[in-house]
Amino acid sequence: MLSCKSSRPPLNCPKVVPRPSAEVSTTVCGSMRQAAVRRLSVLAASVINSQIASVCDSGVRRSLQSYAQCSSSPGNNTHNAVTSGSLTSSCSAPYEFQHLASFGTSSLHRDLARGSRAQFSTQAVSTSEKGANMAFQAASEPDISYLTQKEAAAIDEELMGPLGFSVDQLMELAGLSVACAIYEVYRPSEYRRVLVICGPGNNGGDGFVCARHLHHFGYAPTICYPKRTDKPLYKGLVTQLEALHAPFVDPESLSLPLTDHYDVIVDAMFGFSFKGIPRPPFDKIVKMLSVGPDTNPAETGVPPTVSIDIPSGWDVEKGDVETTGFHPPMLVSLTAPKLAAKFFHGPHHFLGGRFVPPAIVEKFHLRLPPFPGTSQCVRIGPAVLDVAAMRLSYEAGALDEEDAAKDPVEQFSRWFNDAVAANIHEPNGMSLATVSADGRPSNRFVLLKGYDADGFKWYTNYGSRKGSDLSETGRAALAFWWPGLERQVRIEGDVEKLPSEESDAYFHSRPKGSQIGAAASPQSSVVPSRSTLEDMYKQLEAEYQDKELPRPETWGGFRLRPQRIEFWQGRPSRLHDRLLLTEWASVHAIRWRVEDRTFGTIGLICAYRSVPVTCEHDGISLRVSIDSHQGRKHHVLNRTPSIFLSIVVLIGW
Ligand SMILES: NC(=O)C1=CN([C@@H]2O[C@H](COP(=O)(O)OP(=O)(O)OC[C@H]3O[C@@H](n4cnc5c(N)ncnc54)[C@H](OP(=O)(O)O)[C@@H]3O)[C@@H](O)[C@H]2O)[C@@H](O)CC1
Ligand SMILES: [K+]
Repeated sequence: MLSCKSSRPPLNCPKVVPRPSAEVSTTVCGSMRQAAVRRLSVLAASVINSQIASVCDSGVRRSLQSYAQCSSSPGNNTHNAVTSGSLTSSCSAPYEFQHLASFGTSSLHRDLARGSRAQFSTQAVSTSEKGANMAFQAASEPDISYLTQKEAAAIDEELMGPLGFSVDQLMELAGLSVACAIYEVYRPSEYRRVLVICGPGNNGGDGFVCARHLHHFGYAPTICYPKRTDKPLYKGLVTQLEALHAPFVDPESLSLPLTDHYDVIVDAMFGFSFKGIPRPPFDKIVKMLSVGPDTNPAETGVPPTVSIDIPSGWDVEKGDVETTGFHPPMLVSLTAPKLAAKFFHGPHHFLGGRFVPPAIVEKFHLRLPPFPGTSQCVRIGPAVLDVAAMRLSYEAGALDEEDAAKDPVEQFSRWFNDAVAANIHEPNGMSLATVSADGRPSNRFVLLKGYDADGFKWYTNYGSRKGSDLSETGRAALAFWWPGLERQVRIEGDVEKLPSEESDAYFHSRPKGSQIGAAASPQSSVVPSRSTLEDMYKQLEAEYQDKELPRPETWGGFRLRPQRIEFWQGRPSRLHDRLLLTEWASVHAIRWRVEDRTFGTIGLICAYRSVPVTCEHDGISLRVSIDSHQGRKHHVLNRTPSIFLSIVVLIGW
């Protein structure tokens, strides 16, 4: 029996949909797989931590931990190197274990592999949840310092005094970081209506700035500002929000259930200057919001609340000493967490305010986690790993056969350019799946280095595992994942080595350091130590200081000539768009045809279950008409008889 007991359920409990019987076998496999995946992820976290600890100094360790924690892009090489290395080391059979040293070209990978070897025996016996969870906590909790109320005020003065910052400048960055953190947890697709409650001080100012950015991120903010001030900075912030048509509401108009009008609340009432107990009208508001972090908004009528810097009403150093009972699920600490944050046990704790200069860090002995990339916020405190609850609604676009290019390479080119324009991290990162002659598949990320009508190219060490797989079988599959665009491209085909002139040309276009690295690195073989590699590097560097380094014969390019290309665009409710193009040879030329233009299987089942579907077939093609919320859509599927039959069976189910 399904129930609606999640901590953040939709406002109206959805109708219980019976699980399709056709999914039974998948579900059984799924639960086994989930259990395995759960073990894999906790073990991986444990190994990441210990491996990193064993090979890196503390600075690198912190960066890597934070990077592994914060990065979700499959194209992110460091993340993948660390994660994939750990997964294999902790969970695979000894056969896999022997191949640990083959993870990558960099020496760091080798060191990690060596670390995992030492780790393996320990891991093999410590698979209990407890041990794994402890390991995960250790990996997640950065070494961080907390501020007293006095220190927080002193930093404020220092920043806006000798260090030359203005209050509006800091407030802008602080408010932006809060909006960014909210976007990480509560996406506008589900949490669009935001109530921002602003107090009389700078914490309230952060709330206004946050509300403005939330508007531009796709939310609909409403402001409650009970105690106005005439200061020009605040008047300007109010005017800016009025110009965006953000409604302002009186505190008296707020009543339970707040969930009728709002999906998330931002508490910007008081920050680090708060003292005593909240005075009217804030006392009633704090009382109204006083629910625990794990309560169900549908039951309490209180949407999840995000507190800026400190949960309002809490003592800045001692936490909820007045027992307000206000325990929000999310806190965004600014500059550095205040002592009260030690008493915050909600699932989402972030640090924002990416403006702290080294002078402040030194003077106040701050220990802060690094912000990843260009991010304005960083998660601190252990992340909540409810993997089963991790899902996004895909709403970035649609893929219509009519709009797609007839030539798949042209279509790939369009999407690749979109990925570049969308600033996707390493848009040319692609997973390369190979299989050995005895049928063992393996997968890793590499960089696409060119594509045209003849195929997709990359370069590697011919002696690596992928290199030998490709030489043995001549087949591979590529997959690109562009998260911001919610798009995936899968390409399958035959693989051949590039002509040596082409590999030469690319090799010599690389930076000299990379050339030497390729020549010095005997990939997929165990090296005695890092210094062996470094010595080899130095030797080659000296030898070829003034002359061209010849391309090693063991290094070069591959080209995959595509036979099947599938373009996948995520859509809401898992009714994804897929366009599969397969190659067929006519008398005159290789041509491409649309093989399939349909939803994913589950999507088709859902479509069948929830909306009218009609089918007509003539033995060659199947015309499926589906009423979706965007109108009636027709899909023509050209199939081989067996697949065609299974689709008819599926529709008839
Ligand atoms: N680097 C930084 O440091 C940065 C800090 N920033 C932000 O500034 C925040 C600190 O701002 P802040 O100093 O203006 O004080 P804040 O906490 O907003 O409230 C003070 C107001 O609350 C009131 N009040 C107090 N007690 C009360 C009670 N019991 N009951 C009712 N009211 C009470 C008091 O009113 P009064 O007593 O004057 O009537 C006063 O007006 C900080 O937390 C962070 O968010 C960022 O913007 C930029 C970078
Ligand atoms: K607050």
